[in-house]
Amino acid sequence: MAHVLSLPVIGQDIVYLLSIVSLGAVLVHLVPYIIDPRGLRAYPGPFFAKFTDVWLSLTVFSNAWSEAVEKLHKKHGSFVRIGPNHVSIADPAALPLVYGHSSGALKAPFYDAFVNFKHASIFSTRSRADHSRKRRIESHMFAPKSIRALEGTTRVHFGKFVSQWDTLCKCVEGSTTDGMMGSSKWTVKDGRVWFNSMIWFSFWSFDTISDLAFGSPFGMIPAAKDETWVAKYPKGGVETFEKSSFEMEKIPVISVLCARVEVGPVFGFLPSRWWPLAKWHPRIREGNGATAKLAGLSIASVSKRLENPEAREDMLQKLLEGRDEDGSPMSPDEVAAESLTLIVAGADTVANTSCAATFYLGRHLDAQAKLQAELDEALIDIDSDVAPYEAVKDLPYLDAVINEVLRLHSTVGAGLPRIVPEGGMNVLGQTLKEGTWVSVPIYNVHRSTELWGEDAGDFVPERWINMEADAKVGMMQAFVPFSVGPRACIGRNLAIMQLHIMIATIFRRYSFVVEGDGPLLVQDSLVRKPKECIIGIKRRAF
Ligand code: HEM
Repeated sequence: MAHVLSLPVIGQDIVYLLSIVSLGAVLVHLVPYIIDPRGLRAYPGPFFAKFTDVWLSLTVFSNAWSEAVEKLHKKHGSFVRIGPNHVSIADPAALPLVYGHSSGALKAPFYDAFVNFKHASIFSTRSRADHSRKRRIESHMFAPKSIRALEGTTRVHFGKFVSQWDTLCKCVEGSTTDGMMGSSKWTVKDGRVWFNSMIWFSFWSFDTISDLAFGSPFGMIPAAKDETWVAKYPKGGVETFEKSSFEMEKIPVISVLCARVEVGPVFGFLPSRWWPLAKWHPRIREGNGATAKLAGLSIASVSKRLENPEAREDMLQKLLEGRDEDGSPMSPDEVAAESLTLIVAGADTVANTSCAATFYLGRHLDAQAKLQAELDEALIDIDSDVAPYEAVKDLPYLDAVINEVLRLHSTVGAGLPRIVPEGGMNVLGQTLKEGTWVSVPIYNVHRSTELWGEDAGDFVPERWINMEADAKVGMMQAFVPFSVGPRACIGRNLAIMQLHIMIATIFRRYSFVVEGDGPLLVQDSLVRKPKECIIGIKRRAF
């Protein structure tokens, strides 16, 4: 104390100020904990999570979201407090209660962090009425019949994809043992060509979805490069799509999207008073900068498409033709928001799942051989480099492989936060009060040993074939890669078609092995994105 008193007056002021700020910060977190307005004190969880959402935000920032929550549930059981006002429930019986049509729980303010335009998108809107309106306009784009009509367009990109991989396979015959194809580094070893498959699945899925949504692909497969032209996002939102009103720039769209996807959930949980501090971190700054770049991507793609009067009936056309109940069309800003969502939600998820499939099948050569035997038989009379969907859509082992990859990898593995509605909610005997955030972590539910057995953490496609009828009911209820209820994935039919064609095509054509024996390292955020997956491939004789 004597030391403080001896400070110059200005120094004392700073000490007092810091003491008051520290006291204030402690009280802001301590008082709600003591008052406990929602009765959450009894739930176990990490110490800091009881006082502040910074704990969850930092967990997400350190790329450990799904796995960290899984560890907590293993330690504490089904109910864990992962924020001062957030309860995670690792029990499949909670899924319909939290996400189902009659749940009444809406998306939590977490989703505000994913709004890129003045308008929220079908994914980020929290309003029930706004969501129903958008879903009504967009649902026919994704109906099974509409999706089947898109197969012809998607086949072009599968064709370009295998043509590039065929070229890579020919490197084995040359005298050079390493090189680059665009930005993809390859090496030759043990009669195979080795490269990172993740970037190739991204090139393919971005080209496909941009072609489906905007009538022209970004052109990443032929260039083997993560690069496309975007508009510089105009301050104040999008009023028009006239190309002449925008300045254009070239960006690595996959990396930009990755940076954005990484910071979105961090801000989704971080209390706003921490935002100015968080923005000093280089990764956060990069992710924030990505928001405007992605918005520019959507604007550029829409304006390019609108310049083409001959364009075929694509998804964008359906968005432009969509009308409210009073007959009004979507504004340019809203169309831009929806088109960007199609790209963000539709490209990365399918690419990540395809990459995970090559990882697991490249590791489990017995499963790969079974799949190849099934594909050889089913495609024996097909004279095409790309498997037709009709020929592969009902193959039992292929279905089992796809389900097992979706289960084990859990492309979206996080607990998607919802808010308990007015009147509260009773979940498995626990009463949660109105306003509490609640989530059911998909990754946990997909790996529960009670449901899936002791080998829940292993890749076993046979579990989908040898299922007992009783066990099947429970397993299907706990299998939710696309979530459930009114906010479940609208693109599921497209994703399933893409995955069937991709996995059938490449596993018929090539033999795969995966480098090393470590696990698949992922950026474990809202989407679980493999960081890289080095594979060695060679052409099969068939
Ligand atoms: C393997 C691939 C995919 C997986 C695992 C997946 C998973 C999911 C999940 C779990 C949700 C719920 C998100 C939440 O509640 O926060 C979701 C929503 C959504 N997905 Fe997918 N998805 C995939 C592919 C696609 C594709 C191909 C598209 C479209 C081109 C798409 C478009 C959307 C949209 C627009 C939403 C928001 C729906 C709404 O709120 O009404 N997804 N997806």
